[in-house]
Amino acid sequence: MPRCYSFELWLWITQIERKFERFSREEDMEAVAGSRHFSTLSLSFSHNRTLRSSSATSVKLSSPSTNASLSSRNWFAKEVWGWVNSNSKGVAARRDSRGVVVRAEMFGQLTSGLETAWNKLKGEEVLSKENIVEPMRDIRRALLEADVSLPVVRRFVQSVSDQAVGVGVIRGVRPDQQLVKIVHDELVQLMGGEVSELVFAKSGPTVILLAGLQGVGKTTVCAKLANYFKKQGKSCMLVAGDVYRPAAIDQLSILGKQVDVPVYTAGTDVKPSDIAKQGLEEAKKKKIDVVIVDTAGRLQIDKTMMDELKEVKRALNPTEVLLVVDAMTGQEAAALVTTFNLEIGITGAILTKLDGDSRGGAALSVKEVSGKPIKLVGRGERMEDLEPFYPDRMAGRILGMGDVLSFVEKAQEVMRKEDAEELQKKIMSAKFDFNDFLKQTRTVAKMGSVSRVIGMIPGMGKVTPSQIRDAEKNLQNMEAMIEAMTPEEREKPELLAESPVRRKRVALDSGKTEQQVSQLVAQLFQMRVRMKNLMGVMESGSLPTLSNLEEALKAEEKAPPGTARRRKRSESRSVFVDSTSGRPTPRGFGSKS
Ligand SMILES: Nc1nc2c(ncn2[C@@H]2O[C@H](COP(=O)(O)OP(=O)(O)OP(=O)(O)O)[C@@H](O)[C@H]2O)c(=O)[nH]1
Repeated sequence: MPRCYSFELWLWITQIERKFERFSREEDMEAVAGSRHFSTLSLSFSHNRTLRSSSATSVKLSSPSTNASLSSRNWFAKEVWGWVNSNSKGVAARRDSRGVVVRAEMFGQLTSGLETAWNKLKGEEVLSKENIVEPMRDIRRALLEADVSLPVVRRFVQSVSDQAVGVGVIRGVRPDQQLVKIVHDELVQLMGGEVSELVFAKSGPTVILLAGLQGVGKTTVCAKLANYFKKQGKSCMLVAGDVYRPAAIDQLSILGKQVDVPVYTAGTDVKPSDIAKQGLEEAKKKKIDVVIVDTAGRLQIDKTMMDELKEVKRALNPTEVLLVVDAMTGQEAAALVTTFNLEIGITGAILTKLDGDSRGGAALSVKEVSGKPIKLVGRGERMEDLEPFYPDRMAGRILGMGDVLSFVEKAQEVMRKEDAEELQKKIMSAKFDFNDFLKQTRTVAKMGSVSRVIGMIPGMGKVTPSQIRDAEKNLQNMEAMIEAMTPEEREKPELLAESPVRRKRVALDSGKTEQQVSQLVAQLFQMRVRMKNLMGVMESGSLPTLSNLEEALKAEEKAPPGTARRRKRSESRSVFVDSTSGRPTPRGFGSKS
């Protein structure tokens, strides 16, 4: 992984954020994101990279009624699309040792399965009953392999086929793109269409009762939810109602401390329904806005569990009853939601572990099978890793388009505007130092794991899991070396560039080699030049691409052993001359230290 990876990411985030800021009203942004216009543009990118000039045609075709009022929004969509377009070099996949297609993205197998379907339509003039037979077979296969339930697949395929045959010729839009669009819209419908918001009580505390089988992530979700509400300015209280696993009470108390919300516990000798009642009373006294009640899980559904849940539900009269299900269980999750709904009556589901090796069956089947919406999704073990379930964004991800909106929202959560502006000044004057480097690396890290951040970026499917692991390791190594530098060295990287003794000391203190330290220093100077150039491009109004990141990844993979060092040395020398313009090149840097 190129060492400047997170820096480029940072710059890209900053720039995208600024584009968003220009839409002063939030509704504007949502309108852009939600407009068919945007989705057509997004759809176009991965399937026709030469469509850039004809994008306006497809906009008109897809949103005739809104076209006139969208001029400023069009600009935004075009900007994003331009970026997306320049980064998309087709949906990437690699094969593992058994020849199985592997991707870095979520639902990778489903995405490549669907791509096989579009590819069958390349060269066709129009969608017809005959030429969609094969692609529809591929779509069916892809969905079944993703563990979507059979009746759902049948209905889906039928509906897509009907629409595909009736669509006719649309000027400027190829048949494969038309099919992608139909599948996209159908996927959105399948997953519930609109985002299903959590309901809040009109008076008194909002009570959320969580249920689910053992190990699905209930206790973790309790704390994640509290964290989520806290960010919205609501006060929360957790109630430990799992009396069968004493460790669950401790776990909830620890997580409660972590997110800084009170936890009501009454040990394991009190009935769960009584604990729930007492907890609710306590919350009312403290004027808490949201009470979240954890309950016991079982390995499988049994009568005792259901009876107990019914009792707790009666005692609480909750605003929301949410079933927590594990995305890895595929269509089984949908069956569970149905059963729990019939037995106790639920208001929706929370799908956890979407960051794992989920094939997509759960996300695609829950609403259609049970009639109950997925309200939130968990994408990791950290407290921040819980977000609303947006069917359209999920469809975008399944089709390999990334999820720009979630990416920007995450960035906005972790980034301080002043920091970004300060950093930009430093970049423009080629003055950013190791402190800035550390700061921005940590900011990007706050958005989630590297794989998660990359998964949200369209066209980044080329980055394989092993490259991501390498990147994470590299970032750790860099942090260790920077931490071993003195404050003065961090501020003035020239000191290290000029002194082999200093580099040797940093290497010793950080447990890395002198060569690694030299490389890091060289990279900082390289970055100064590259980032300054990049800022120049961005100032002129266009968004930077991350394609050079992918190129660098490929180059690094292909470089024969022993060449990297030599290449880096010569690069670092030339970079020094550029970046320090006027200042003498530090002698001996990169040579024997
Ligand atoms: N990767 C990932 N792990 C998760 C997610 N949510 C929960 N986990 C992990 O799943 C494991 C089980 O989570 P718990 O919250 O203890 O599950 P539970 O449903 O309360 O389990 P019981 O109390 O035994 O019923 C923990 O290691 C969590 O960190 C998620 O969204 N992604």
